[in-house]
Amino acid sequence: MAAIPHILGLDHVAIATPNLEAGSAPYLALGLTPEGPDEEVGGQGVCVRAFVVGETLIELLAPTREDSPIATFLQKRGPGLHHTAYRVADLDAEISRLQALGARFLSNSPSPGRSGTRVAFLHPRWGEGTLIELVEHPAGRVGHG
Ligand SMILES: CC[C@@H](C(=O)O)C(=O)SCCNC(=O)CCNC(=O)[C@H](O)C(C)(C)COP(=O)(O)OP(=O)(O)OC[C@H]1O[C@@H](n2cnc3c(N)ncnc32)[C@H](O)[C@@H]1OP(=O)(O)O
Ligand SMILES: [Co+2]
Repeated sequence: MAAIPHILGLDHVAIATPNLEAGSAPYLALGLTPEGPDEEVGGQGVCVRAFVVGETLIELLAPTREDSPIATFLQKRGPGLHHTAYRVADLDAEISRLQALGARFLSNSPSPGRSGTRVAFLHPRWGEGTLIELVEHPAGRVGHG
């Protein structure tokens, strides 16, 4: 039996923006379509608009409160690339596996993400200058939508 790969695919690329309407302009001009209605993820203090690109998404993230990670990022760095997110089958198993390799997660337990997902973030210093997210979709859901 073939081994299950650790990473199933590139789930999304996230862009921080102060404003979803202004931030959408380049992606609409490229001809991309939002996957569904905007979604607020309260635990992260963000509102998300997701554009479909083949098997992955471009997620625009706008802060909904001043102490959200996106508000802090915008203050320090301005709008732009915020993180890349990789899809995994079993998030708890991946956290344990990577921690055993010395990986530095921002939290020991997953958080709720967009669309019923569970997510966990690796520190940007561990990511050699990029913030990396792991995403587990609800059981049985294979693609976006
Ligand atoms: C939509 C919901 C969900 C989904 O379903 O996909 C999401 O994606 S939510 C996305 C928003 N949530 C998060 O990002 C949660 C995790 N993030 C955090 O906890 C913080 O943002 C952070 C990563 C700990 C950074 O916070 P900060 O206050 O800037 O901490 P530090 O000052 O300690 O920063 C350390 C170091 O890292 C640099 N940095 C910060 N953010 C990024 C980034 N996005 N990409 C690359 N580098 C980043 C920061 O500038 C510091 O650099 P140095 O000063 O050079 O050490
Ligand atoms: Co994300």
